[in-house]
Amino acid sequence: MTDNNNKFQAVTESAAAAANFQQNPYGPNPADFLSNVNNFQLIDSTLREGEQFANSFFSTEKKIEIAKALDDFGVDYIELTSPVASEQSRKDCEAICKLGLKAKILTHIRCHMDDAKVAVETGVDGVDVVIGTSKFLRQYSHGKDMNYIAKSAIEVIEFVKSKGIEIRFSSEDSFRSDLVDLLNIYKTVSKIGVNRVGIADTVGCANPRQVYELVRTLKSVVSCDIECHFHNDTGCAIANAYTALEGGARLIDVCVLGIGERNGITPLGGLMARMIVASPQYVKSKYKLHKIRDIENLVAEAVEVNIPFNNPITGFCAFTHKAGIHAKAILANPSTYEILDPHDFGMKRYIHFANRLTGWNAIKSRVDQLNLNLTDSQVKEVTAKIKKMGDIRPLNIDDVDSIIKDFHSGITTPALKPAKENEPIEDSVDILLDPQGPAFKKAKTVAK
Ligand SMILES: CC(=O)SCCNC(=O)CCNC(=O)[C@H](O)C(C)(C)COP(=O)(O)OP(=O)(O)OC[C@H]1O[C@@H](n2cnc3c(N)ncnc32)[C@H](O)[C@@H]1OP(=O)(O)O
Ligand SMILES: O=C(O)CCC(=O)C(=O)O
Ligand SMILES: [Zn+2]
Repeated sequence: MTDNNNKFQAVTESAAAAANFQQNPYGPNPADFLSNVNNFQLIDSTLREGEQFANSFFSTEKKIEIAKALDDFGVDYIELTSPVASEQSRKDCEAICKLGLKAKILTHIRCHMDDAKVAVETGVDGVDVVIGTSKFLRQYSHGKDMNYIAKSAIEVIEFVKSKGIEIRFSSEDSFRSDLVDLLNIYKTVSKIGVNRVGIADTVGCANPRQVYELVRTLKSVVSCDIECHFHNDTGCAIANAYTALEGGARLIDVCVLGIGERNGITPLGGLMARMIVASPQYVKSKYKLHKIRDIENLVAEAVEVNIPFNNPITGFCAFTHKAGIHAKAILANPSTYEILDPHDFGMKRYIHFANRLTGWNAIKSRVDQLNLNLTDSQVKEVTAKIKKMGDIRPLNIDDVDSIIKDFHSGITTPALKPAKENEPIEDSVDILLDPQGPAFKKAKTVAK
Protein backbone atom coordinates (compact mmCIF):
# COMPACT_ATOMS: atom_id res chain seq x y z
CA MET A 1 0.00 0.00 0.00
CA THR A 2 1.29 3.49 -0.80
CA ASP A 3 1.78 6.14 1.87
CA ASN A 4 -1.25 8.00 0.61
CA ASN A 5 -3.39 4.88 0.81
CA ASN A 6 -2.15 4.29 4.34
CA LYS A 7 -3.04 7.83 5.30
CA PHE A 8 -6.46 7.43 3.69
CA GLN A 9 -7.09 4.23 5.61
CA ALA A 10 -6.02 5.80 8.90
CA VAL A 11 -8.28 8.79 8.31
CA THR A 12 -11.31 6.64 7.44
CA GLU A 13 -10.70 4.36 10.42
CA SER A 14 -10.50 7.25 12.84
CA ALA A 15 -13.56 8.84 11.22
CA ALA A 16 -15.45 5.57 11.72
CA ALA A 17 -14.28 5.41 15.34
CA ALA A 18 -15.36 9.01 15.88
CA ALA A 19 -18.77 8.33 14.33
CA ASN A 20 -19.20 5.30 16.56
CA PHE A 21 -18.20 7.39 19.57
CA GLN A 22 -20.82 9.95 18.66
CA GLN A 23 -23.44 7.22 18.34
CA ASN A 24 -22.53 5.88 21.75
CA PRO A 25 -20.99 8.56 23.95
CA TYR A 26 -20.20 5.87 26.56
CA GLY A 27 -18.27 3.75 24.07
CA PRO A 28 -14.51 3.65 23.59
CA ASN A 29 -12.97 7.04 23.04
CA PRO A 30 -11.45 7.15 19.53
CA ALA A 31 -8.38 8.78 21.09
CA ASP A 32 -7.76 5.52 22.98
CA PHE A 33 -6.44 3.75 19.93
CA LEU A 34 -5.12 0.88 22.07
CA SER A 35 -8.46 0.43 23.82
CA ASN A 36 -9.80 -3.08 24.37
CA VAL A 37 -13.19 -1.92 25.59
CA ASN A 38 -14.68 -3.70 22.57
CA ASN A 39 -12.41 -6.70 22.81
CA PHE A 40 -11.85 -7.81 26.39
CA GLN A 41 -11.75 -11.16 28.16
CA LEU A 42 -12.80 -12.21 31.63
CA ILE A 43 -10.80 -14.29 34.06
CA ASP A 44 -13.21 -15.35 36.75
CA SER A 45 -11.41 -15.91 40.04
CA THR A 46 -14.37 -16.75 42.27
CA LEU A 47 -12.79 -20.16 42.87
CA ARG A 48 -9.40 -18.61 43.72
CA GLU A 49 -9.57 -15.00 44.94
CA GLY A 50 -13.18 -15.69 45.93
CA GLU A 51 -12.05 -18.56 48.13
CA GLN A 52 -9.98 -16.00 50.02
CA PHE A 53 -13.20 -14.20 51.04
CA ALA A 54 -13.72 -14.48 54.80
CA ASN A 55 -16.95 -16.48 54.53
CA SER A 56 -15.95 -18.84 51.73
CA PHE A 57 -15.88 -22.57 51.94
CA PHE A 58 -16.60 -24.37 48.68
CA SER A 59 -17.13 -28.11 48.68
CA THR A 60 -15.99 -29.97 45.57
CA GLU A 61 -19.59 -30.20 44.37
CA LYS A 62 -20.13 -26.47 44.89
CA LYS A 63 -16.93 -25.62 43.03
CA ILE A 64 -18.07 -27.77 40.12
CA GLU A 65 -21.51 -26.16 40.13
CA ILE A 66 -19.97 -22.68 40.16
CA ALA A 67 -17.43 -23.54 37.46
CA LYS A 68 -20.19 -24.91 35.21
CA ALA A 69 -22.34 -21.84 35.76
CA LEU A 70 -19.45 -19.49 34.94
CA ASP A 71 -18.63 -21.51 31.86
CA ASP A 72 -22.24 -21.36 30.72
CA PHE A 73 -22.24 -17.60 31.29
CA GLY A 74 -19.26 -17.35 28.96
CA VAL A 75 -16.22 -16.35 30.99
CA ASP A 76 -13.01 -16.94 29.08
CA TYR A 77 -10.96 -18.31 31.97
CA ILE A 78 -11.67 -19.81 35.37
CA GLU A 79 -8.89 -19.40 37.92
CA LEU A 80 -8.62 -21.95 40.73
CA THR A 81 -6.88 -21.95 44.09
CA SER A 82 -3.31 -23.14 44.17
CA PRO A 83 -3.07 -26.93 44.24
CA VAL A 84 -0.45 -26.64 46.99
CA ALA A 85 -2.92 -24.93 49.32
CA SER A 86 -4.27 -28.30 50.47
CA GLU A 87 -4.74 -31.84 49.25
CA GLN A 88 -8.42 -31.24 48.50
CA SER A 89 -7.57 -28.05 46.61
CA ARG A 90 -5.36 -30.09 44.30
CA LYS A 91 -8.00 -32.79 43.85
CA ASP A 92 -10.69 -30.16 43.13
CA CYS A 93 -8.43 -28.52 40.57
CA GLU A 94 -7.94 -31.87 38.85
CA ALA A 95 -11.68 -32.57 38.96
CA ILE A 96 -12.56 -29.22 37.37
CA CYS A 97 -9.95 -29.72 34.65
CA LYS A 98 -11.68 -32.98 33.75
CA LEU A 99 -15.08 -31.34 33.24
CA GLY A 100 -14.28 -30.41 29.65
CA LEU A 101 -15.52 -26.83 30.00
CA LYS A 102 -15.20 -24.30 27.19
CA ALA A 103 -13.49 -21.86 29.54
CA LYS A 104 -9.77 -22.39 30.01
CA ILE A 105 -8.83 -23.53 33.50
CA LEU A 106 -6.00 -21.80 35.32
CA THR A 107 -4.42 -22.25 38.66
CA HIS A 108 -2.65 -19.58 40.66
CA ILE A 109 0.73 -20.17 42.30
CA ARG A 110 3.66 -18.49 43.98
CA CYS A 111 6.72 -17.89 41.86
CA HIS A 112 8.40 -21.04 43.04
CA MET A 113 9.35 -24.29 41.35
CA ASP A 114 7.80 -26.38 44.14
CA ASP A 115 4.39 -24.89 43.36
CA ALA A 116 4.92 -24.96 39.59
CA LYS A 117 5.76 -28.67 39.58
CA VAL A 118 2.48 -29.50 41.30
CA ALA A 119 0.45 -27.08 39.19
CA VAL A 120 1.47 -28.46 35.81
CA GLU A 121 0.42 -31.97 36.83
CA THR A 122 -3.20 -30.99 37.57
CA GLY A 123 -4.35 -30.80 33.96
CA VAL A 124 -4.82 -27.02 33.86
CA ASP A 125 -4.70 -25.05 30.62
CA GLY A 126 -2.48 -22.44 32.18
CA VAL A 127 -0.68 -21.27 35.28
CA ASP A 128 -0.89 -17.79 36.79
CA VAL A 129 2.34 -17.01 38.62
CA VAL A 130 2.56 -14.12 41.05
CA ILE A 131 5.24 -12.55 43.21
CA GLY A 132 5.25 -9.35 45.22
CA THR A 133 7.44 -6.56 43.87
CA SER A 134 6.65 -3.73 46.28
CA LYS A 135 8.97 -2.88 49.15
CA PHE A 136 6.32 -4.07 51.61
CA LEU A 137 6.08 -7.50 50.08
CA ARG A 138 9.78 -7.84 49.42
CA GLN A 139 10.49 -7.04 53.03
CA TYR A 140 7.59 -8.62 54.90
CA SER A 141 6.26 -11.38 52.64
CA HIS A 142 8.87 -13.33 50.71
CA GLY A 143 11.99 -11.31 51.58
CA LYS A 144 13.56 -11.53 48.11
CA ASP A 145 15.19 -8.81 46.00
CA MET A 146 14.44 -8.00 42.35
CA ASN A 147 17.36 -10.10 41.07
CA TYR A 148 16.07 -13.14 42.86
CA ILE A 149 12.54 -12.43 41.60
CA ALA A 150 13.76 -12.23 37.99
CA LYS A 151 15.78 -15.42 38.34
CA SER A 152 12.96 -17.44 39.85
CA ALA A 153 10.44 -15.97 37.39
CA ILE A 154 12.57 -17.10 34.44
CA GLU A 155 12.96 -20.58 35.90
CA VAL A 156 9.24 -21.03 36.61
CA ILE A 157 8.15 -19.55 33.28
CA GLU A 158 10.53 -21.73 31.25
CA PHE A 159 9.36 -24.77 33.16
CA VAL A 160 5.62 -24.12 32.68
CA LYS A 161 6.16 -23.31 29.02
CA SER A 162 8.02 -26.57 28.53
CA LYS A 163 4.78 -28.33 29.49
CA GLY A 164 2.96 -26.65 26.60
CA ILE A 165 0.44 -24.74 28.71
CA GLU A 166 -0.26 -21.04 29.14
CA ILE A 167 1.78 -18.95 31.52
CA ARG A 168 1.06 -15.57 33.05
CA PHE A 169 3.47 -13.60 35.20
CA SER A 170 2.12 -11.01 37.59
CA SER A 171 3.64 -8.56 40.03
CA GLU A 172 1.71 -8.45 43.28
CA ASP A 173 1.16 -4.94 44.68
CA SER A 174 2.14 -3.38 41.34
CA PHE A 175 0.96 0.12 42.21
CA ARG A 176 3.26 0.36 45.23
CA SER A 177 6.22 -1.06 43.32
CA ASP A 178 9.05 0.95 41.86
CA LEU A 179 8.22 1.68 38.21
CA VAL A 180 11.72 0.89 36.98
CA ASP A 181 11.71 -2.44 38.82
CA LEU A 182 8.32 -3.22 37.39
CA LEU A 183 9.17 -2.40 33.80
CA ASN A 184 12.41 -4.35 34.05
CA ILE A 185 10.77 -7.51 35.31
CA TYR A 186 7.93 -7.28 32.78
CA LYS A 187 10.45 -6.70 29.98
CA THR A 188 12.41 -9.74 31.09
CA VAL A 189 9.42 -12.06 31.19
CA SER A 190 8.00 -10.70 27.97
CA LYS A 191 11.30 -11.36 26.21
CA ILE A 192 11.37 -15.02 27.22
CA GLY A 193 7.72 -15.29 26.17
CA VAL A 194 4.60 -15.36 28.33
CA ASN A 195 0.95 -15.39 27.33
CA ARG A 196 0.10 -12.54 29.64
CA VAL A 197 1.59 -10.23 32.19
CA GLY A 198 -0.55 -9.12 35.10
CA ILE A 199 -0.87 -5.89 37.03
CA ALA A 200 -2.34 -6.32 40.49
CA ASP A 201 -3.72 -3.59 42.70
CA THR A 202 -3.40 -5.84 45.70
CA VAL A 203 -4.36 -3.27 48.33
CA GLY A 204 -6.89 -1.32 46.27
CA CYS A 205 -4.87 1.89 46.33
CA ALA A 206 -4.91 2.78 42.63
CA ASN A 207 -7.14 5.32 40.96
CA PRO A 208 -8.30 5.21 37.33
CA ARG A 209 -5.76 7.77 36.13
CA GLN A 210 -2.86 5.81 37.64
CA VAL A 211 -4.23 2.62 36.11
CA TYR A 212 -4.47 4.16 32.66
CA GLU A 213 -0.94 5.49 32.87
CA LEU A 214 0.60 2.25 34.11
CA VAL A 215 -1.20 0.14 31.51
CA ARG A 216 -0.17 2.51 28.71
CA THR A 217 3.43 2.48 29.89
CA LEU A 218 3.49 -1.28 30.23
CA LYS A 219 1.93 -1.67 26.81
CA SER A 220 5.01 -0.04 25.33
CA VAL A 221 7.43 -2.53 26.89
CA VAL A 222 5.69 -5.90 26.50
CA SER A 223 4.47 -7.73 23.44
CA CYS A 224 1.91 -9.95 25.17
CA ASP A 225 -1.59 -9.34 26.56
CA ILE A 226 -2.03 -7.44 29.82
CA GLU A 227 -4.28 -8.74 32.58
CA CYS A 228 -5.44 -6.58 35.49
CA HIS A 229 -6.59 -7.38 38.99
CA PHE A 230 -8.19 -4.69 41.14
CA HIS A 231 -9.09 -4.80 44.79
CA ASN A 232 -12.00 -2.68 45.92
CA ASP A 233 -10.78 -1.23 49.22
CA THR A 234 -11.32 2.32 48.03
CA GLY A 235 -14.28 1.58 45.77
CA CYS A 236 -12.47 1.89 42.44
CA ALA A 237 -12.43 -1.74 41.30
CA ILE A 238 -14.93 -1.40 38.46
CA ALA A 239 -13.70 2.02 37.34
CA ASN A 240 -10.12 0.82 37.39
CA ALA A 241 -11.01 -2.26 35.34
CA TYR A 242 -12.74 -0.12 32.76
CA THR A 243 -9.85 2.32 32.57
CA ALA A 244 -7.38 -0.54 32.26
CA LEU A 245 -9.26 -1.71 29.16
CA GLU A 246 -9.24 1.83 27.78
CA GLY A 247 -5.48 1.87 28.26
CA GLY A 248 -5.04 -1.39 26.37
CA ALA A 249 -5.29 -4.17 28.96
CA ARG A 250 -7.08 -7.16 27.47
CA LEU A 251 -8.14 -9.27 30.45
CA ILE A 252 -9.84 -8.41 33.73
CA ASP A 253 -9.99 -10.56 36.85
CA VAL A 254 -13.46 -10.69 38.33
CA CYS A 255 -15.29 -12.58 41.05
CA VAL A 256 -18.99 -13.19 41.39
CA LEU A 257 -20.31 -10.46 43.72
CA GLY A 258 -16.73 -9.20 43.91
CA ILE A 259 -15.85 -11.58 46.74
CA GLY A 260 -12.19 -11.91 47.70
CA GLU A 261 -9.66 -10.92 50.34
CA ARG A 262 -11.05 -8.13 52.56
CA ASN A 263 -13.87 -6.49 50.57
CA GLY A 264 -12.86 -8.21 47.36
CA ILE A 265 -12.21 -7.32 43.74
CA THR A 266 -14.03 -6.19 40.59
CA PRO A 267 -17.44 -7.88 40.60
CA LEU A 268 -18.51 -9.83 37.53
CA GLY A 269 -22.03 -8.34 37.48
CA GLY A 270 -20.87 -4.79 38.14
CA LEU A 271 -18.31 -4.97 35.37
CA MET A 272 -20.94 -6.29 32.99
CA ALA A 273 -23.14 -3.32 33.85
CA ARG A 274 -20.27 -0.98 33.01
CA MET A 275 -19.28 -2.81 29.83
CA ILE A 276 -22.75 -3.19 28.32
CA VAL A 277 -23.05 0.59 28.35
CA ALA A 278 -19.72 1.00 26.60
CA SER A 279 -19.82 -1.97 24.30
CA PRO A 280 -23.36 -3.35 24.01
CA GLN A 281 -22.95 -5.56 20.96
CA TYR A 282 -19.76 -7.20 22.16
CA VAL A 283 -21.11 -7.84 25.65
CA LYS A 284 -24.50 -9.13 24.55
CA SER A 285 -23.06 -11.44 21.93
CA LYS A 286 -20.41 -12.89 24.22
CA TYR A 287 -21.99 -13.33 27.64
CA LYS A 288 -25.31 -14.80 28.80
CA LEU A 289 -26.29 -11.78 30.83
CA HIS A 290 -29.59 -13.24 31.98
CA LYS A 291 -27.59 -15.82 33.97
CA ILE A 292 -26.02 -13.20 36.25
CA ARG A 293 -28.80 -13.35 38.80
CA ASP A 294 -28.64 -17.15 39.11
CA ILE A 295 -24.86 -17.14 39.40
CA GLU A 296 -24.94 -14.44 42.07
CA ASN A 297 -27.61 -16.29 43.99
CA LEU A 298 -25.59 -19.48 43.77
CA VAL A 299 -22.46 -17.83 45.14
CA ALA A 300 -24.32 -15.67 47.68
CA GLU A 301 -25.91 -18.78 49.13
CA ALA A 302 -22.62 -20.70 49.10
CA VAL A 303 -20.80 -17.99 51.05
CA GLU A 304 -23.83 -17.05 53.13
CA VAL A 305 -24.24 -13.41 52.22
CA ASN A 306 -27.17 -11.37 50.95
CA ILE A 307 -27.04 -9.66 47.59
CA PRO A 308 -26.43 -5.99 48.50
CA PHE A 309 -29.49 -3.76 47.97
CA ASN A 310 -27.45 -1.48 45.71
CA ASN A 311 -25.76 -4.20 43.68
CA PRO A 312 -25.60 -3.27 40.00
CA ILE A 313 -28.26 -5.20 38.03
CA THR A 314 -29.44 -7.56 40.77
CA GLY A 315 -29.78 -5.34 43.84
CA PHE A 316 -33.45 -5.53 44.86
CA CYS A 317 -34.07 -1.93 43.81
CA ALA A 318 -31.68 -1.73 40.83
CA PHE A 319 -34.59 -1.20 38.44
CA THR A 320 -37.16 0.33 40.79
CA HIS A 321 -38.25 3.91 40.23
CA LYS A 322 -40.02 5.78 42.98
CA ALA A 323 -40.33 9.56 42.83
CA GLY A 324 -43.32 10.83 40.88
CA ILE A 325 -41.20 12.86 38.47
CA HIS A 326 -39.14 9.78 37.63
CA ALA A 327 -42.19 7.54 37.36
CA LYS A 328 -43.91 9.82 34.86
CA ALA A 329 -40.89 9.92 32.58
CA ILE A 330 -40.20 6.20 32.92
CA LEU A 331 -43.77 5.49 31.84
CA ALA A 332 -43.21 7.64 28.77
CA ASN A 333 -39.73 6.34 27.95
CA PRO A 334 -37.66 4.17 30.31
CA SER A 335 -34.38 5.48 28.90
CA THR A 336 -35.15 8.82 30.54
CA TYR A 337 -33.97 7.45 33.86
CA GLU A 338 -32.23 4.20 32.93
CA ILE A 339 -28.85 3.58 31.37
CA LEU A 340 -29.31 -0.18 31.69
CA ASP A 341 -32.28 -2.03 30.22
CA PRO A 342 -33.41 -4.61 32.80
CA HIS A 343 -34.58 -6.92 30.02
CA ASP A 344 -30.97 -7.36 28.85
CA PHE A 345 -30.40 -9.17 32.15
CA GLY A 346 -33.70 -11.03 32.29
CA MET A 347 -34.93 -8.54 34.88
CA LYS A 348 -37.98 -6.28 35.08
CA ARG A 349 -38.48 -2.66 35.95
CA TYR A 350 -40.76 -1.58 38.73
CA ILE A 351 -42.51 1.59 39.78
CA HIS A 352 -42.92 1.96 43.51
CA PHE A 353 -46.02 4.13 43.78
CA ALA A 354 -47.19 3.26 47.28
CA ASN A 355 -45.62 6.24 48.98
CA ARG A 356 -46.03 9.98 49.44
CA LEU A 357 -43.52 10.83 46.69
CA THR A 358 -45.79 9.34 44.08
CA GLY A 359 -47.55 11.40 41.40
CA TRP A 360 -50.77 11.20 39.48
CA ASN A 361 -49.12 9.69 36.38
CA ALA A 362 -47.93 6.67 38.36
CA ILE A 363 -51.29 6.32 40.08
CA LYS A 364 -53.06 6.54 36.74
CA SER A 365 -51.01 3.59 35.51
CA ARG A 366 -52.15 1.62 38.57
CA VAL A 367 -55.74 2.65 37.97
CA ASP A 368 -55.37 1.32 34.43
CA GLN A 369 -53.85 -1.93 35.70
CA LEU A 370 -56.86 -2.32 37.98
CA ASN A 371 -59.10 -1.81 34.95
CA LEU A 372 -60.82 1.14 36.54
CA ASN A 373 -62.07 4.21 34.78
CA LEU A 374 -61.15 7.56 36.27
CA THR A 375 -60.73 10.94 34.66
CA ASP A 376 -57.38 12.70 35.05
CA SER A 377 -58.81 15.06 37.62
CA GLN A 378 -60.23 12.10 39.57
CA VAL A 379 -56.81 10.41 39.46
CA LYS A 380 -55.29 13.61 40.83
CA GLU A 381 -57.86 13.62 43.61
CA VAL A 382 -57.16 10.04 44.59
CA THR A 383 -53.41 10.70 44.38
CA ALA A 384 -53.87 13.45 46.97
CA LYS A 385 -55.56 10.92 49.27
CA ILE A 386 -52.71 8.45 48.80
CA LYS A 387 -50.16 11.14 49.60
CA LYS A 388 -52.12 12.12 52.71
CA MET A 389 -52.02 8.54 53.93
CA GLY A 390 -48.35 8.31 52.94
CA ASP A 391 -47.65 11.22 55.25
CA ILE A 392 -48.92 9.20 58.20
CA ARG A 393 -47.10 5.93 57.64
CA PRO A 394 -45.40 3.69 55.09
CA LEU A 395 -47.89 2.29 52.60
CA ASN A 396 -48.13 -0.97 50.80
CA ILE A 397 -49.81 -1.85 47.56
CA ASP A 398 -52.99 -3.08 49.27
CA ASP A 399 -53.38 0.28 51.00
CA VAL A 400 -53.13 2.10 47.71
CA ASP A 401 -55.40 -0.30 45.88
CA SER A 402 -58.06 0.01 48.53
CA ILE A 403 -57.84 3.81 48.47
CA ILE A 404 -58.25 3.73 44.69
CA LYS A 405 -61.04 1.16 44.75
CA ASP A 406 -62.94 2.92 47.51
CA PHE A 407 -62.60 6.21 45.73
CA HIS A 408 -63.76 4.59 42.53
CA SER A 409 -66.86 3.07 44.04
CA GLY A 410 -67.66 6.29 45.86
CA ILE A 411 -67.18 4.66 49.27
CA THR A 412 -65.34 6.72 51.85
CA THR A 413 -61.91 5.25 52.53
CA PRO A 414 -61.91 3.56 55.93
CA ALA A 415 -59.28 4.87 58.27
CA LEU A 416 -56.14 2.72 58.05
CA LYS A 417 -54.56 1.58 61.23
CA PRO A 418 -51.29 3.49 61.69
CA ALA A 419 -48.32 1.16 61.93
CA LYS A 420 -46.66 0.88 65.31
CA GLU A 421 -43.36 2.66 65.56
CA ASN A 422 -40.46 0.53 64.26
CA GLU A 423 -42.84 -2.16 63.07
CA PRO A 424 -41.22 -3.98 60.12
CA ILE A 425 -43.14 -3.49 56.88
CA GLU A 426 -43.13 -7.13 56.02
CA ASP A 427 -45.52 -6.94 53.12
CA SER A 428 -44.60 -3.66 51.53
CA VAL A 429 -44.90 -4.70 47.93
CA ASP A 430 -44.01 -2.50 45.02
CA ILE A 431 -45.98 -2.28 41.87
CA LEU A 432 -44.62 -3.53 38.65
CA LEU A 433 -45.38 -2.12 35.28
CA ASP A 434 -45.50 -5.59 33.86
CA PRO A 435 -48.65 -7.10 35.39
CA GLN A 436 -47.44 -10.62 34.50
CA GLY A 437 -44.27 -10.33 36.56
CA PRO A 438 -43.92 -11.40 40.16
CA ALA A 439 -44.37 -8.68 42.73
CA PHE A 440 -41.40 -8.55 45.04
CA LYS A 441 -40.93 -7.93 48.69
CA LYS A 442 -38.50 -5.54 50.19
CA ALA A 443 -35.19 -7.37 50.45
CA LYS A 444 -33.92 -8.04 53.91
CA THR A 445 -30.45 -6.66 53.73
CA VAL A 446 -29.28 -7.22 57.25
CA ALA A 447 -25.62 -8.23 57.19
CA LYS A 448 -24.74 -11.35 59.13
C1 LIG B 1 -2.34 -11.42 46.86
C2 LIG B 1 -2.76 -12.83 46.80
O1 LIG B 1 -3.91 -13.05 46.97
S1 LIG B 1 -1.64 -13.99 46.40
C3 LIG B 1 -2.47 -15.52 46.54
C4 LIG B 1 -2.74 -15.90 47.94
N1 LIG B 1 -3.08 -17.31 47.95
C5 LIG B 1 -2.76 -18.12 48.90
O2 LIG B 1 -2.10 -17.75 49.88
C6 LIG B 1 -3.17 -19.55 48.70
C7 LIG B 1 -3.41 -20.24 50.00
N2 LIG B 1 -2.19 -20.31 50.74
C8 LIG B 1 -1.74 -21.42 51.38
O3 LIG B 1 -2.39 -22.44 51.40
C9 LIG B 1 -0.43 -21.31 52.06
O4 LIG B 1 -0.13 -19.95 52.32
C10 LIG B 1 0.71 -21.92 51.17
C11 LIG B 1 0.47 -23.42 51.02
C12 LIG B 1 0.76 -21.26 49.81
C13 LIG B 1 2.04 -21.69 51.85
O5 LIG B 1 1.91 -22.12 53.16
P1 LIG B 1 3.16 -22.12 54.18
O6 LIG B 1 4.30 -22.83 53.56
O7 LIG B 1 2.66 -22.64 55.45
O8 LIG B 1 3.64 -20.59 54.28
P2 LIG B 1 2.87 -19.32 54.80
O9 LIG B 1 1.52 -19.26 54.21
O10 LIG B 1 2.94 -19.20 56.27
O11 LIG B 1 3.78 -18.14 54.18
C14 LIG B 1 3.88 -17.93 52.82
C15 LIG B 1 5.21 -18.42 52.29
O12 LIG B 1 5.26 -18.21 50.88
C16 LIG B 1 6.34 -17.28 50.57
N3 LIG B 1 5.83 -16.48 49.49
C17 LIG B 1 4.84 -15.57 49.56
N4 LIG B 1 4.58 -15.10 48.35
C18 LIG B 1 5.40 -15.71 47.50
C19 LIG B 1 5.56 -15.65 46.12
N5 LIG B 1 4.78 -14.86 45.39
N6 LIG B 1 6.50 -16.43 45.53
C20 LIG B 1 7.26 -17.25 46.29
N7 LIG B 1 7.11 -17.38 47.62
C21 LIG B 1 6.20 -16.61 48.21
C22 LIG B 1 6.59 -16.56 51.85
O13 LIG B 1 7.90 -16.08 51.93
C23 LIG B 1 6.37 -17.65 52.88
O14 LIG B 1 7.50 -18.48 52.85
P3 LIG B 1 8.25 -19.02 54.20
O15 LIG B 1 7.73 -20.39 54.40
O16 LIG B 1 9.66 -19.00 53.83
O17 LIG B 1 7.89 -18.10 55.29
O1 LIG C 1 -2.04 -12.91 40.51
C1 LIG C 1 -2.43 -11.75 40.45
O2 LIG C 1 -2.30 -11.05 39.46
C2 LIG C 1 -3.18 -11.14 41.59
C3 LIG C 1 -2.90 -11.76 42.91
C4 LIG C 1 -3.79 -11.16 43.92
O3 LIG C 1 -4.81 -11.70 44.26
C5 LIG C 1 -3.52 -9.80 44.35
O4 LIG C 1 -2.41 -9.32 44.18
O5 LIG C 1 -4.42 -9.19 44.94
ZN1 LIG D 1 -6.32 -10.28 44.85
